Amino acid sequence: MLWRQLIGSVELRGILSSAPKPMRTSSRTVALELLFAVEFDDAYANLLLPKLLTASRLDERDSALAQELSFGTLRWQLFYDRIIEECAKRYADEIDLKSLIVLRLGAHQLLGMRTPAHAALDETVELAKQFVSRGAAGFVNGVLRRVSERKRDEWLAIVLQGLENPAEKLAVEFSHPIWVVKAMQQSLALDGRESELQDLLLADNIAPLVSLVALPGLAKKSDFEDLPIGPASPIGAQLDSGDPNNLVAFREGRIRVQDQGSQLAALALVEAKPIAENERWLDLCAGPGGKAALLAAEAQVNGAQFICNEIAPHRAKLVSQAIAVVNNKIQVTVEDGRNYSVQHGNQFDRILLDAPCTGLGALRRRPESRWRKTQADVAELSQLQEELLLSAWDCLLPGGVLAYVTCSPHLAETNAIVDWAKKKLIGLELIDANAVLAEINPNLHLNHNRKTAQLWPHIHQTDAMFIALFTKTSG
Ligand SMILES: C[S@@+](CC[C@H](N)C(=O)[O-])C[C@H]1O[C@@H](n2cnc3c(N)ncnc32)[C@H](O)[C@@H]1O
Repeated sequence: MLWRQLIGSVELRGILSSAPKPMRTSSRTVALELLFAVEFDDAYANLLLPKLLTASRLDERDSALAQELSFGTLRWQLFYDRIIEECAKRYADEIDLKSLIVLRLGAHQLLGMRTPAHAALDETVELAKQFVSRGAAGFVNGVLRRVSERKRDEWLAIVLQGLENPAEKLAVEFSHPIWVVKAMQQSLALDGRESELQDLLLADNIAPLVSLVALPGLAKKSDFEDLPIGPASPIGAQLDSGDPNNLVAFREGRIRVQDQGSQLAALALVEAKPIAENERWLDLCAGPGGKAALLAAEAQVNGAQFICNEIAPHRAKLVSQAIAVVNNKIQVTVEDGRNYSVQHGNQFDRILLDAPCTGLGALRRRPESRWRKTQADVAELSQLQEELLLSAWDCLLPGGVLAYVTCSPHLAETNAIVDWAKKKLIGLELIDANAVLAEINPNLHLNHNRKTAQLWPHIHQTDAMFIALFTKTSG
């Protein structure tokens, strides 16, 4: 199967051996290939799908359909599993995994898309026959027929019956792990936004528009000619539809695909205080280089020297590629950021620490990630975040600015790290990140009762980025 070649997969537990004659490549076969790869090979859906689509040669419409089929199925997995359990009269983990994946795909067509029931049933049963077994096809047919007997709302009422715990109800209704629902709730509460929990969970289940950034100093005014600027970043725009590859400026690297929360995070570091002559800037955890490209452009415009670092060699290469169009002389070091201050202590005026995190703020774009992360990851990552922050702090010159950024709103990765830093790091002062962001875009709805900034998909149409800005008052 195509995706195995594409991702150089290892032995696949015989997963596809039962396919007698390959089906014609269609949106559904591509979607199923992706779902199998995510489940059995830990593939990242957002990275593998473009490769599968290129290889499949589906046209634009069918490609969009393949994306909706696969990403929607992944996002709504928990909700569909509860419905499938009702119809199959057994728990999801008692169903053969390949059949379960095909059933989820069928349920999404029946309940999450406007696919006519007969097409959803026939095509999904055929997939089961081809990619699982004849026996599985009979089972899939029986279960999906039952699924098709009720509308989504009716199923929702049924699967919520008997659930007392409000967080569990939301977990099922909006298809998120319960611990993620609780983490989002706590973080929203800090901004007095508890009542927006459902809006946030729903936003996680809606595919974001393609967000673009115009690199300062490189992009021309005409590059965004037909696109309205914003909504969150003054150098961003969104594509309603279509492929950014159709834009010359994109092909030439002047505009890039980048979430606007990420743009704001990089801009906040640049705008936190006036730029002096010959500043030195560092991006400590730069891979794959999205924010590094923007910072490289800003450094170029402002006469600053810029260095990137990344621990993973293959991601360091991506950083080099991302910044090459801006300035191919920028140094990219490959070091453990936790030890960076040993060689580079007291050297930088501005540092971005875009820390490795759970990524719970980017669930819209990474549809499977909510099922992969665990609470144990949070504990491990927050330890790493503290260690990186300690090292970054030692790299910072007195008077310098450090942006601590996560693509997660989980309080253990955000405010708890800031509280730790306030106690631990000598000479640390918080710069009001919301005031800085308001200067960048006065129309952002920010919480000015706090000094750290939390962006939200349902409000800002960005990933849920967290931004804290520190300055060092003494050596
Ligand atoms: C959130 S990502 C950075 C995203 C990047 N700023 C961008 O906008 O494209 C975090 C990066 O930190 C890297 N990383 C993890 N542990 C690290 C360490 N100890 N030192 C340096 N980099 C590390 C990861 O490999 C990952 O590429």
